[in-house]
Order: sequence, then C-alpha cells, then structure tokens
Amino acid sequence: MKQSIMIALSKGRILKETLPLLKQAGIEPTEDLNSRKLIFPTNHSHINLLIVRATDVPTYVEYGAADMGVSGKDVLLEHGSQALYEPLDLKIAECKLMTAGPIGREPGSGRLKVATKFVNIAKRYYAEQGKQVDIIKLYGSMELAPLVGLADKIIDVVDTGNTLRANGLEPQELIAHISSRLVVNKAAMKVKLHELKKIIDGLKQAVLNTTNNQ
Ligand SMILES: Nc1ncnc2c1ncn2[C@@H]1O[C@H](COP(=O)(O)OP(=O)(O)OP(=O)(O)O)[C@@H](O)[C@H]1O
Ligand SMILES: O=P(O)(O)OC[C@H]1O[C@H](OP(=O)(O)OP(=O)(O)O)[C@H](O)[C@@H]1O
Repeated sequence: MKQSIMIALSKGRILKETLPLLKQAGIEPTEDLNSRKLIFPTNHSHINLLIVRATDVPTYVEYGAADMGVSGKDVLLEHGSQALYEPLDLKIAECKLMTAGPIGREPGSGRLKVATKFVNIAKRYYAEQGKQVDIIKLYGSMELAPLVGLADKIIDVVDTGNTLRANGLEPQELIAHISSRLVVNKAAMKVKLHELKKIIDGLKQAVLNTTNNQ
C-alpha cells in the first residue's frame, strides 16, 4: 500500500494558484473545496489536502501533521524555516516585501515606529542596519497605522501598489522578493521519499511548463 501524503494549503490566493499546478502534476481534489470541511480527498486515495491559515502552513509541516505544504516566502521568513526543506519555488503569488510610508513625508527625528505583522522580519531588517526602532505588531490592515498616527512606516507585501496608493502611502525600501514555495517535512522526506519525490517532480515539471508558456 502507498504511504499516505497530507498536503497543507491555505484558502485564497495560494489555493487558487496551486490547484492548476497540482492538476498538471496529476493531483485533483474530488470534493468541492468551498465547503466548510478542512480535509479533502483527491483522485489519489493516499493523497489528501489540508486547508489551514496561510501563517499556519509552516507549523503543520514542521511538526509533520502535513508532509508538505505551500507557503509564501514572507510567511517562511517570518516563521523561520530551518526545520523545513524548501525544494521548489512555485513562482506563484509573487510580490515584494517592502517598507512603506506616507507619500512625501519623512518620519520625524524620534525613534521610528514600524507597524507590521512580520515582527521577526522587521527586527532582523532594522538590526542589520543598526537602527533602533519600535515594532508594533498588527494582524492586518497595516496601511491604516500611518494614517492614524499609530506608526511612521509599515512593512507589508506589495504587488501593484494599489493598496498603498489608495491610502496615501508609497513603497520605500525593498526587503525581499516573494513567491510561494513548496515546503516538506524533513523526517517525511526520508520516510516517504518515493511518494514525495513523485509529487515534487510533478510540480517541478508543472512550474517549468507554466513559466515556459508565459
Ligand atoms: N497582493 C498580493 N499579490 C501577490 N501575492 C500576494 C499578495 N498578497 C499576499 N501575497 C502572497 O500570498 C500569500 C498568501 O496570501 P493571502 O492573502 O492568501 O493570505 P493572508 O491573507 O496573508 O493570510 P491569512 O489569511 O493567514 O491572514 C502571502 O503569504 C504572500 O506570499
Ligand atoms: O500592492 P497590491 O496589489 O495592492 O497588493 C498588496 C495587498 O495585497 C495583500 O492583501 P490581500 O489583497 O491579499 O488582502 P488581505 O488583506 O485580505 O490579505 C496585502 O496585504 C496588501 O494589502
């Protein structure tokens, strides 16, 4: 019997952009993913999909509750991914992790206040520059913080820049180019090598086909 494989995905962008790649790799869910269920069967009886919050994907994979998953590089940088293999850049959900602030306004001379949900990334970024800043943890709608005086700057992902512009903000420093990555549990990679390698190779080919056709 084939060893069972659990793949962790998150709703929204990652699910939408990963499903066509999985399909090309021969893996398709056999139930409607819009239901309230959280575990979904696929056309392979040994492969199931687990739907979790985007920020929880590395945790599920790290502890082996899922054998593999798809996670934004921003989430991986924030989580710390030493415990995970990252065998493949899926080249989906591409964006940039940036600092941003009010258009044309330089922060005052006091200690800089930076609002973000990426607290670890922010700490590392400013520590590397030898800058002492106050980091304010938010869980969403970071763009609001500079508008109401909660922070001078934010750190968030930027794609078109529309969200920043709509709130009178502009992108400033680039911290990292972001795309979604396939992550694999290290122990599973040993124990389930054969089954996991088939999926990784299938996805690798799917990414190649997709990028060649763009
Ligand atoms: N505007 C964007 N364009 C392209 N990729 C993006 C954009 N925003 C986020 N991403 C990438 O897609 C990933 C998933 O984003 P998504 O918006 O689906 O989840 P989220 O809202 O960040 O997660 P959660 O639901 O846990 O808050 C992010 O981790 C990031 O890598
Ligand atoms: O530069 P842009 O193209 O405007 O994209 C950037 C926005 O995209 C993401 O939000 P998303 O659309 O995923 O909504 P969310 O806040 O629900 O995650 C992110 O949090 C930014 O706010």
